[in-house]
Amino acid sequence: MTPKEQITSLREELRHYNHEYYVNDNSEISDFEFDKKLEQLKQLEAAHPEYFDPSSPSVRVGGEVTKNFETVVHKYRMYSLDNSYSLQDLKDWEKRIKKIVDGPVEYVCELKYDGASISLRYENGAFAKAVTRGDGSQGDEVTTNVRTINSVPLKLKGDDIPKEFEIRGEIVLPWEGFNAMNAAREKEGLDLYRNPRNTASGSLKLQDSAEVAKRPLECLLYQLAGDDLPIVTQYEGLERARSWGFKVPQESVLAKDLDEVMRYIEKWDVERKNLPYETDGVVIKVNSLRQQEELGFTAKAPKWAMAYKFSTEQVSTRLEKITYQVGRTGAVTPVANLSPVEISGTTVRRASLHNADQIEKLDIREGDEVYVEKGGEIIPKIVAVDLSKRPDDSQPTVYAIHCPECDTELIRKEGEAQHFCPNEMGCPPQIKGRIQHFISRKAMDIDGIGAETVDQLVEAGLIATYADLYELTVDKVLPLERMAQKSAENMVNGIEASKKVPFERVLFALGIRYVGETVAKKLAYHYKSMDALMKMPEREHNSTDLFSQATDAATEKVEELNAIPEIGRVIAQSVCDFIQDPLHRGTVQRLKEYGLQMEIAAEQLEGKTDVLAGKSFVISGVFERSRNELKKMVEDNGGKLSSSISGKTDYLIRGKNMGPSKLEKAGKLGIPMISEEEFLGMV
Ligand SMILES: NC(=O)c1ccc[n+]([C@@H]2O[C@H](COP(=O)([O-])OP(=O)(O)OC[C@H]3O[C@@H](n4cnc5c(N)ncnc54)[C@H](O)[C@@H]3O)[C@@H](O)[C@H]2O)c1
Ligand SMILES: [Zn+2]
Repeated sequence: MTPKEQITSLREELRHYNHEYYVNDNSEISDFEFDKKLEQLKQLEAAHPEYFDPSSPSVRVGGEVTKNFETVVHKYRMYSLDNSYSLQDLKDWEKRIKKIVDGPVEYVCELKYDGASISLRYENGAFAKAVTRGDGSQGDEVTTNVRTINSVPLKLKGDDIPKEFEIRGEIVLPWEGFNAMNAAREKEGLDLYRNPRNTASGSLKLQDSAEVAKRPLECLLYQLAGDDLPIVTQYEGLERARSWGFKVPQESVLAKDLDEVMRYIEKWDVERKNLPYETDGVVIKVNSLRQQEELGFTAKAPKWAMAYKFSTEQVSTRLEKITYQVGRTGAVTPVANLSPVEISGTTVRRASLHNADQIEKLDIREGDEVYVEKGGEIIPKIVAVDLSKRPDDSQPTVYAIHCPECDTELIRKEGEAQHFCPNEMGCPPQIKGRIQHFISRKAMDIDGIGAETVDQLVEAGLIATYADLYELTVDKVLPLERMAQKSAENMVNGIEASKKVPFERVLFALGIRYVGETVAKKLAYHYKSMDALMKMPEREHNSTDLFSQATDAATEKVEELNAIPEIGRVIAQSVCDFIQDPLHRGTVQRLKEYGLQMEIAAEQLEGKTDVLAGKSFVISGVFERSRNELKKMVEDNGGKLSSSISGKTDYLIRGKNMGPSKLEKAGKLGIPMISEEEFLGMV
């Protein structure tokens, strides 16, 4: 490859990873590899300035705006940070600074929080807007979601508050909350979230702010931006922001020279392990705002700030064997079984290899000495192979051809990274997974059965599909190990009670690929009954060929589904595949005979749902609609109304001319305030 081709290909590759990372909250490669490639690109570009491109990932902030939210242009640009890895890098930076500014330079050292960048706008002391970093010049407006985060003050306190200003920070998901979310997912048999950063960033982009409110997010602030700020240094800025009620972490310090900066870095490289949230480094900023102004910005980052990245601990060990795991959807994940090794205080025996491409890219083979890293991810990963230690008789890895669970030949659809086991009905993890999904809280919510019981029931041959659950009796399950009379009764009662679960959740419980809660609800309300959904279009046929008649009908059904707002082609195809499959049709028929809800109930059609179940609302102020109308909507959708604000209030629906005492109380208690429109969005 010529240098030009290399540069072009690296730019393309990095743009792709950026898109995955910032828009889809997904990391296809480790940060370590990403940074290595970026560095490689920078070096090539430095050696070949003739190929300079102002849109190269080396000079631009990596994110983008999405179409799901309103796009907002930042009044003050949001930048990324340049990286340093050693004292020498910092000294070089200081040299560049001293060429531009006179006099002594003081620094503020802050921790670098690893989450999603956010800008909060305040007007007249009240929270007005929250916007993501996006591409740096414009971002996504996520106000409603951010409002649900308790540490975001809705009203500021204290004096000297500028009339209008912005404050920058990071939305993070502390470890404790992250682990709790994953524990809950594990119970429901769902895939685990990979790391707190991606989960925090993904949470901001949820369409349902009530869902965001359930997530234990925090907002840590570190930078004021505005035209007339009452401060002359960064450090003052932190103190002021704290006094106004923002959550500004206490760990920041002033350093009068780089030696002090290094001491701060060394201290936190060790102590960061005790912090409640993740940090991936330290940010060093020139303290004086006047000096900051003199220094200015590059296209990508301020010249007055520098990130110092902690190195992630890497150890080398032997890869004993590659095995394969099959998930509930049939997706196959290769797993590296390692010679046990200590990383950051835990013994690591296994690492994820993601997919066949990953193995091929790194040319990972059994018997290799590999470098393992445990960064922000819960599952450690292999970042490189030590080729110098590769045994002479080493053989390239041949990816599994058959399912390790049921021996069916694996398939890989075009454009997909993952292999799949197509034996949906006969592959044990898929059987168990589908049943676990069926009984999970958001689906049929069957009390009295846990993941282990499902395993037991399947292994004992008592059930093979979720429809079989409805044939279970106390007598049948009692012989199972550790099954007491009481728990057997609970189980059977729970199954019986699930027959009342509304149609949209039954539809979700069926486990049709790509049909999540929201899509299930859309389909349920659109078709109103399972029969209508399953009905294949009838048409007049010239052809007597039954096969082509069937494919014609399927094509038409996909069109029909695709025409429903927000139902894309992939979903439409998947639904059509499901309802055409005789096996699935049979199962659905059985469920219907057992008495499950297969149509929208009359009261649901009158606008009654349970989307607000468990939520308590206070309505205050003047609205477009009458208050009674709003109240009825809360109740019709399963919410509770209360006349006064308390710690138990989940939302305050805020109208015009609302009384100041209620406002203050809600602000103090950190109760999310939503507008009439935002409320309508929830129902
Ligand atoms: N694995 C992948 O596919 C992939 C893809 C793209 C980016 N990345 C990773 O993302 C990083 C690049 O992301 P980036 O452009 O967001 O830059 P960055 O994370 O290196 O640093 C800039 C950001 O740091 C944050 N920050 C945290 N604490 C701060 C503080 N006290 N003061 C100021 N800012 C603070 C801000 O949000 C700021 O935007 C790299 O480490 C890269 O490895 C990975
Ligand atoms: Zn299988």
